[in-house]
Amino acid sequence: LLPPELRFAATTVLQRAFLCFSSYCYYDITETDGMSTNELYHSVQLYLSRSASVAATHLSLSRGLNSSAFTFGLSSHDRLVDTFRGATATWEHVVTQRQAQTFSWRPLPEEKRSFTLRIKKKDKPLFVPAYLDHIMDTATELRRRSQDRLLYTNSRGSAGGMESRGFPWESVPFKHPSTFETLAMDPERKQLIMADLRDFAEGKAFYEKTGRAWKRGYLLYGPPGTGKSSMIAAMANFLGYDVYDLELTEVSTNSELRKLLMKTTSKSIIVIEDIDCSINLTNRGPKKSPTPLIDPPSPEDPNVAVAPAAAPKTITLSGLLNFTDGLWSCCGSERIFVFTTNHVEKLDSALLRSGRMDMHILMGYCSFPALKILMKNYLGLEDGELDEKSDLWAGLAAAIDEAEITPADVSEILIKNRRREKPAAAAELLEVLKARVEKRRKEGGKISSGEGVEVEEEEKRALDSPKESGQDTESDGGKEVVAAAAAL
Ligand SMILES: Nc1ncnc2c1ncn2[C@@H]1O[C@H](COP(=O)(O)OP(=O)(O)OP(=O)(O)O)[C@@H](O)[C@H]1O
Repeated sequence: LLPPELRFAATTVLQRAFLCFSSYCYYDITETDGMSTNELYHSVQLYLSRSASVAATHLSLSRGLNSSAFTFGLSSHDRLVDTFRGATATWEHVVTQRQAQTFSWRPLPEEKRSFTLRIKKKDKPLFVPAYLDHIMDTATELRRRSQDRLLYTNSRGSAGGMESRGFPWESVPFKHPSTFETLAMDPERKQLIMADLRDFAEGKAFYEKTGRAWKRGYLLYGPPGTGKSSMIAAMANFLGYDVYDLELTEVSTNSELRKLLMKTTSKSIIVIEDIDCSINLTNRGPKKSPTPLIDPPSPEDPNVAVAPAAAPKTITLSGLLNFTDGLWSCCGSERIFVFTTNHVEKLDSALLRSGRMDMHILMGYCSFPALKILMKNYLGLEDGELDEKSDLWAGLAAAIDEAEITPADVSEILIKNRRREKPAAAAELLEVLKARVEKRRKEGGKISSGEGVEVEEEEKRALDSPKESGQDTESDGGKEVVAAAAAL
């Protein structure tokens, strides 16, 4: 019977009176904030979807573009109780019909959605803003986890050429299936690497406290086909990071390199594969390098007439070191740099010193524990399935080290035999290993890979011990590699 204005005024007065005497306070988080979207609303929605899936009976479901995960949402007037630092927060999802006469420049959804947070007045200092920060952080993490990750690459001249489009990287969904479980490597070494990655990802407070940039460098070295790329994919899948595959030969200047770095996101792995082949990286010192210490003028600089085609390749080792280590390397956080090489002995010690490449990981020939993982991957052979006292098993264990075969070659043999009975497939592998051992003995240490790649015994020794192979004995990096490999 009351006119709407009076009804509104009466409700407001009653609500205020109620709030004055209530021991609770309420926060409304609406979907839109004036004309713009309220990011907090979407973060709360995602945050609550974690517990909504088990607690509520009537749920809305959604799946975003590029996402492989479903998100649960609360239906109208559904409530959910959450706890934060021992205190209780009650959430209610409120959906009301928007009044027809509401005017807006852009079409608004017919429903008006909001979350109402109810907390005890005494808990207010505890919740605001810490609880809201916690919600935002959790939602960001959930969003990242549910979103399919991306593999970025810089194509020819992208840092300059694509600049007009504002983004120097091109991306595709990252779908590499390699994980630490499928990676053929000694389990203890794998555990070490996983623990290191976990420490890094959870180390925000540590890096802040110690004043270190939140980044870490890994050098993967070893012959071709030993799983360096597979390791990078396993790292990315383990941490849920995007991968930036940096093609160094496509970058002309140090400033281009910096631009590329600035356009990478946090929580990413920046990879430079085959770093020894990418560029001459021993041109750091003044004697060796006639390269100017400053970048040449940029072709985009209107004051300098430089033909872009004539721009020399002037990316230097110091440019690369600044990229990983200098001030610019800190323009994002939580980033991992991975360099790979088949020839660690060719790298400048400056690149290897600790702090730049924190962990040196030797990806070596297939060991017996690694072989067991490959047999599980390709033949489905579980531990204890083959008699460990059998000649077959003992033969594999004895031959694998001397055969010096890469996991890639073992994989090929197992793929070819995967439809056979497991003992028959293992016996076939043993035959191949024995033949390789025989051949190696005859050839006096030459190791032939299945794809016709030949790795000299000398070269192999160089990977294990750079000093022995006549590498610059002053190279601290070389010693570190040996020490790190021994530690692993
Ligand atoms: N350690 C490993 N664990 C599991 N699979 C492996 C391993 N090493 C090699 N492979 C298999 O061999 C193939 C080639 O491996 P990968 O590309 O990772 O080697 P790489 O060391 O990066 O080689 P390159 O130096 O030539 O780039 C992969 O498809 C993978 O299936």
